[in-house]
Amino acid sequence: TYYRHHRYVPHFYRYRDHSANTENLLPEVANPEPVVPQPGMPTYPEIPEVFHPEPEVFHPIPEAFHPVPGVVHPAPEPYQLPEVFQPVLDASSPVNANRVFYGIMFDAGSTGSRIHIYKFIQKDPVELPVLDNEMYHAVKPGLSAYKDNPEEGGNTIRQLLKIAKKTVPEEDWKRTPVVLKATAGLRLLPEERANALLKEVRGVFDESPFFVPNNSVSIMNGAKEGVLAWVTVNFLTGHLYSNTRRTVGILDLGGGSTQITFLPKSKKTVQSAPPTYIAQFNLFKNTYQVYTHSYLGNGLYAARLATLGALGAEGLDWKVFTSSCLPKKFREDVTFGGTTYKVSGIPDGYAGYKLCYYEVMKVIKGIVHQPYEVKGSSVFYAFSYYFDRAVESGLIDGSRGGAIEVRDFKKRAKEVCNKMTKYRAVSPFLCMDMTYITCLLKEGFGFKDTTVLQLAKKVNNVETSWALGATFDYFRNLNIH
Ligand SMILES: Nc1ccn([C@@H]2O[C@H](COP(=O)(O)OP(=O)(O)O)[C@@H](O)[C@H]2O)c(=O)n1
Repeated sequence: TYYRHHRYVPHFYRYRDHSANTENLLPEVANPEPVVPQPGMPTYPEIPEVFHPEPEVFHPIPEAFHPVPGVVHPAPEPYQLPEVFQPVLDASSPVNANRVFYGIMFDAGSTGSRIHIYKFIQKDPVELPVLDNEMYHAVKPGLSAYKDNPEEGGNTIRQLLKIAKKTVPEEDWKRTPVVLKATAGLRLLPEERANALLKEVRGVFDESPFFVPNNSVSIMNGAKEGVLAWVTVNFLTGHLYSNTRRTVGILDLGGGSTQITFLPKSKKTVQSAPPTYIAQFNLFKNTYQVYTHSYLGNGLYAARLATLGALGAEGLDWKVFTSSCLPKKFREDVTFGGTTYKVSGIPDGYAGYKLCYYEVMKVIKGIVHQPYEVKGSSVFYAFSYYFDRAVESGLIDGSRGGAIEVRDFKKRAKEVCNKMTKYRAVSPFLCMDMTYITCLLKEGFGFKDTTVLQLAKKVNNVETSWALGATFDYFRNLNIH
């Protein structure tokens, strides 16, 4: 059970100082798509134009910026949030005096389904709403594990919706939108299987008392997944409110896919990127042009299978897939996306970091594009399996997260692989996973050994996930293209 509950003390000011915009406010778009009203569509507090910060001038990317390879870059700031961001438990919440509205976002991931229930407060009709808190709960496995039994899959969503009924007051149910977005798990399924699952979920939503918008159940495309996670992290870290245009990049390692998104400082990054890797969107009166890509099949679980040569090997249930990344005497059945595979170490062969690196390299080399700029000094927030494996291998503390360098992953991967028996109890896959992460960061994206990664499961008590960005997208329409 993962319950997250926190409260921000809202801090209001009528005339917004551009540089002091440090609250968790619902971002605004410069040119929202006209909303086509649906019959019975609830209305949300109107956000008057006049109280938005002055639009920032979109500075063209400076031509002269060329990160110097080999320079030791200063460690990033610890990202202490300004005081108004600090969650404070407030028993005498002034909620009753305010207009409160909720948004329910389901993340149907390849390894689990999660519900995020966000509560926003509209203190005053002329103020921007504030994100008050998030309720979060997760179940395993993900929807794709029910590809042969969609009804059961629908039941997992029905169970999660019960939490929403307990969290959102009954009088708000009818105007609270419920949205589900599926990621790599469903992208990897044959279309008709994925559609059967989506249809089932839609049925569950329709029988619920919540507001079901058009297209409320869908598979999200990878580019959007990356952009929305970038929005979440930069919103929670306060970067969307500063006028410096300084932002942080994000690295998300899911079970089925992996995303990299950052705001390029160098024109060369944009020019040398495949055109589909550049996304433009409006947010909070700014236009952002980010580098983003989602690699389907390069999530951690899919990469395990690819390393073993088992990805997509349905019908080969007699076959045992082996790898030198696994302990020699290890043998087990593993299930991903509803398919079970027999895997084992190489009993009379070799195991260890070097051989393992060679194996995982095949899953990365020639697949992952190296953005020009990652050799520079950008700060990247890394979460999902980057975070989980850093905790499991002892690189960081699970309750606090922390900043590490790319070479720390490499050093620990070597240690884990060369002492497999010691780490076996943590996970027999730890060597493979750590080696894959090292290889993805270094050989895939091209990060330097000294690049600093800020590992975080939550930022300011809110899950680092695309789900918050997707909720903003729903309320405000980011207009990504
Ligand atoms: N809100 C969330 C969502 C995912 N995750 C983690 O993200 C990882 C896998 O993400 P996923 O199952 O959504 O994978 P994809 O479908 O994106 O490939 C797991 O380690 C989850 O625990 C998280 O920590 N918090």
